[in-house]
Amino acid sequence: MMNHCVATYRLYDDRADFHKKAEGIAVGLTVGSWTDLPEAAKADMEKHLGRVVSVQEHHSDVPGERCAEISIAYPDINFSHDIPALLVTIFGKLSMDGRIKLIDVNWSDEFKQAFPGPKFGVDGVRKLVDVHDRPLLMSIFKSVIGHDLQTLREQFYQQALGGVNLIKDDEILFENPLTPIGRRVRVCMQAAQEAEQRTGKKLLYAVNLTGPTFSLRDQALRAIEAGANALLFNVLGYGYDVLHALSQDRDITVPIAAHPALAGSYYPSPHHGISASLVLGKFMRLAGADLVLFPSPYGSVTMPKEETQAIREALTTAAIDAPPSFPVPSAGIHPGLVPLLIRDFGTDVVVNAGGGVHGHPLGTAAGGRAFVQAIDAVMQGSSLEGFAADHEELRAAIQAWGVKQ
Ligand SMILES: CSCCC(=O)C(=O)COP(=O)(O)O
Repeated sequence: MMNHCVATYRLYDDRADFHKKAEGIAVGLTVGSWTDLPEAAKADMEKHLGRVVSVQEHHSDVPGERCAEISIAYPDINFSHDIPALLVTIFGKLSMDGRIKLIDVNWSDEFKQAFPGPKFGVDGVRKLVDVHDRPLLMSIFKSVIGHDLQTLREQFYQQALGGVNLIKDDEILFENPLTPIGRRVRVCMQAAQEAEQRTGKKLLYAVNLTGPTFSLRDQALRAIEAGANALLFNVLGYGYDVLHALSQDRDITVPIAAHPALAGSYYPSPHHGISASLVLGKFMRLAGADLVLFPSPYGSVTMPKEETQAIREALTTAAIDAPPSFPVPSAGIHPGLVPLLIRDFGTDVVVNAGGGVHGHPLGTAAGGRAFVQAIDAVMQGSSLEGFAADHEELRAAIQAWGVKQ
């Protein structure tokens, strides 16, 4: 029995016969000129030939526009078992050939064997912070460029005092002389210990792994040696294969949070690119991201709710044989959005905020506390407004940003 990976595309064309088009893709992306070969060569090529699995014509929202969803099976023997080879096979040249979007991929068990997925995932991250029954809270460093270590240490300490479970670097903080990664980790982890004595909460610090690809592993190991207990990684700047290499490295013993920077160059068009659920869901989990950030439906940078739900499903579904990755719907999140976040993403979610913590009228630590109180309120079945009556920080946050229904 041959193994295949099946790719599903949405294809737009005003006149074309979609069945013929699908045949053309199945042959064109595998054996090419299969039909013109002599009989003996045809038989040799048979096992490499792509097959059309289905063609379903759909109604398009745009008047006069025709579209179809087509699925093609690609034999595993055609490509090595890595994400670059899979992507180039199923959507290499094809991505440039007219109005076509890659919307789903189902890989074979054989292909999947090379991808154990996240080392920690939801359960592993929960164990590290010792929080098992409620959403986690992450805050983001803000205004970090041009500041020195002492300033960052103080910002870290204030975030930690707010009671967050994770703190992540801003994704635009690269290796720099003022706050080099090793020294940054040391001072921040020292601040984490001091804060833990006051809050009693364990804390992960996801430090940004940056620089040339071939120095990332060394940088990660140095950061871990300095005390880093998590990493942040701009996956799409480097490629999924780099995340895969880092996440499967036995010496990289900490969770990796995947930042979505650049994802908007892939998913938003209905006619081109790759769906959000693949870009920020399936491929991130396959490559081993323990936490994945993506826009929420209601903050500052937004994404349609169905797409955020498709990402959540891809990150967590039991249908994929890998530990689930933590969904982290982000951007413009404030305490007044916590009820919606928990309603739509459940409790296996990380509530993540930068401006919503540091911009709190009573300061950064109060900003963290307002989020903790908002999560407490939802977990106890209270309205935010009711809970805020005797929680000053939440009250101030609601006065500043309101509560979204
Ligand atoms: C588009 S999801 C990435 C969110 C992010 O990295 C970030 O810094 C959000 O900060 P905010 O102040 O909007 O909470």
